[in-house]
Amino acid sequence: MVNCSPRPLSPLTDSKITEIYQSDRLLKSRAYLVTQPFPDVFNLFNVIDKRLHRVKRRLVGQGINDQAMREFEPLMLGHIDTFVRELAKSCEGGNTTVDMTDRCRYLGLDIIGQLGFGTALDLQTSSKNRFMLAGMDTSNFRSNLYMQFPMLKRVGMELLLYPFILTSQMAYYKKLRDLIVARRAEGKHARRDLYSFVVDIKDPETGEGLRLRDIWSEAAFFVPAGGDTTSTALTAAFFYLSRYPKCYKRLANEIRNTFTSGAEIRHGTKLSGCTYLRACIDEAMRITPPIATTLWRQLPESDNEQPLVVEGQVIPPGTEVGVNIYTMHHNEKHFPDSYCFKPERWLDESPERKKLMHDAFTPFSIGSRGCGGKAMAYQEASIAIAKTFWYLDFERPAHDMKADRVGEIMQYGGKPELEALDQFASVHRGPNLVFRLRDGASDELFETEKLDYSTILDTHS
Ligand code: HEM
Repeated sequence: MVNCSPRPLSPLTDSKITEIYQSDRLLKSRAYLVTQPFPDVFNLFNVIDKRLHRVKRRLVGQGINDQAMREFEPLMLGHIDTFVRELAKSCEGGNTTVDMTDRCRYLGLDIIGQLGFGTALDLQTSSKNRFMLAGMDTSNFRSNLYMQFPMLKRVGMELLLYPFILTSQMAYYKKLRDLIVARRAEGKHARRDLYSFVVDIKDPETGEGLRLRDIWSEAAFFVPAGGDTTSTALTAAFFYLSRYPKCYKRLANEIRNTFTSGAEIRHGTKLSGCTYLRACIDEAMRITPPIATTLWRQLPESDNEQPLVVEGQVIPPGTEVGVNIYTMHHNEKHFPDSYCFKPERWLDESPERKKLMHDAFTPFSIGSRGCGGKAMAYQEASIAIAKTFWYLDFERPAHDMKADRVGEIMQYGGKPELEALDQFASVHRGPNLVFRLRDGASDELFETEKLDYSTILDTHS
C-alpha cells in the first residue's frame, strides 16, 4: 500500500471507529477549514468549535428531523413521481438507454432545492438549471483537493484553477446567491423550509445573526450534502439490482406484494416493512458509499494535559486520525465476500454476525458530527426505488455493449462494481439502463401529473 497524501495511515478496526468518531476530545481536523469562503465564515460542515456547531446543528436539525420530513413528504413525492414519469417516457419510441447517475442527480437536486429554498429547480424536466451540477462538481473537486493537500491553497494553486472556477463554479455560486436573495425577499418564515431554520442561527458568544455570506456558505454545503449523496445511494442500488437478477426479482416481489397502488408508496408501516428494500439500499451503500473517504479528526494542540489513547496508541495533539469508509466496508472480517452484492447478509445472518456488520457500516459516519439527514436519505431512496419497481421494469442495454459497461469496473472474483472516484463525495457515471412500463401502470403513473401535492396530507400514524 502506498500512502500518496501527506496524511497518516489509518489502521482499520471497528473499535477505532467508535473511539475516534465518538470521542469528546477529537474534533474535525483543521483541514476542513480550507472550505471556508472567508476566514470568519463557518458552515455546519466546516465549523470546528463545539459550541457553535451545537447551535447550528440544533436549528438545522429542526428542518430535517422526522417531523419535518413528514411535513415535507408530499413535495418529495411530487419530485419522485416526476422521476418515475421521466423514466417511463424513455420507453416511448423504443429502447432508449438512461444514464442513472444523471437522472438520480437531477432528482436529488430538485428535492434539496425544494427543501432548502422552497423552490422547484426542475432539473428533471428542463435543462435550464443543470449547469448547477457542473459547478457543484468543480466546487467539490477544489474543496477535496485542498482538504487532502491544504498546502496547495496556501501556495496559490487557486490562481491556476481560476479559469475553471470562473466558468462553472461561479455560475453555480451565483445561482445559490440568487436563490437566497429570492427566498429572503419572501420573509423569514414564509415557509417551513431549511432557510427558515438556518436564518435563526446566532453566534453563541456575540449573539449576532447570519449575514448573507453565512447563509450562502450554509447553502453551498447543503446542496451537495443533501442533494448529491442520496443520488449516489440510488444510482448504486440501480446498478447492483441490474446486475443481480435474483435480488431484482426478490425486491420486485416484495414491492409488488406489499402495495396495492403507486400512491400508497410513502412513509409508513408498509414501507418500513419492506425489509429487503432497506437491505438493498444498505448493501448498495456498503459497496459504493456516497462518501467513501476518510473523515479526518484531530486532537487540538491546546488539549495536552491528558494523553488521548485510541486502541492502545497515544494520539499526540495535532495528529490527524480517521478510518476510511470504503475500506472498512470491504473488510472481509466484517463482510465476507465483500465485493459481492448480497442484501441477504443484512437479514439472514446470526445476531453476532449482524453486530459485526453494523459495527463497521458507517456510510453516515457516527457521533456528534454524523449525518443529520439520514432519515431523509432513507425516505427518499426507499420511495424512489419502490415507486420505480411499482410502475416499471428495467434491465441492462443488452443491445449496446459499450453503453452497458459505462460506470462499471470488475473487482476481485469478477464482481461488478459501480466505479466511484473519491472527491469527498463519490463521483460516478452510469449505469445505463433500459426501462419498460409494467402492464396497466401507465394510466396511474401519468395521472400523477395532475396531482396537487401540497394538498396531500400526512395520514400516517
Ligand atoms: C445517502 C445519503 C447520505 C450520506 C451517505 C451522508 C453521509 C454523511 C457523512 C459521512 C457525513 C459526515 C461528514 C464529515 O464528518 O465530514 C454527513 C454529514 C452531514 N449530512 Fe449527510 N449524508 C447523506 C444525506 C444527507 C441529507 C439528505 C442531508 C440533509 C438534507 C444531509 C445532511 C448532513 C448534515 C447537516 C451533515 C453535517 C452534520 C454535522 O456536522 O453536524 N445528509 N453526511
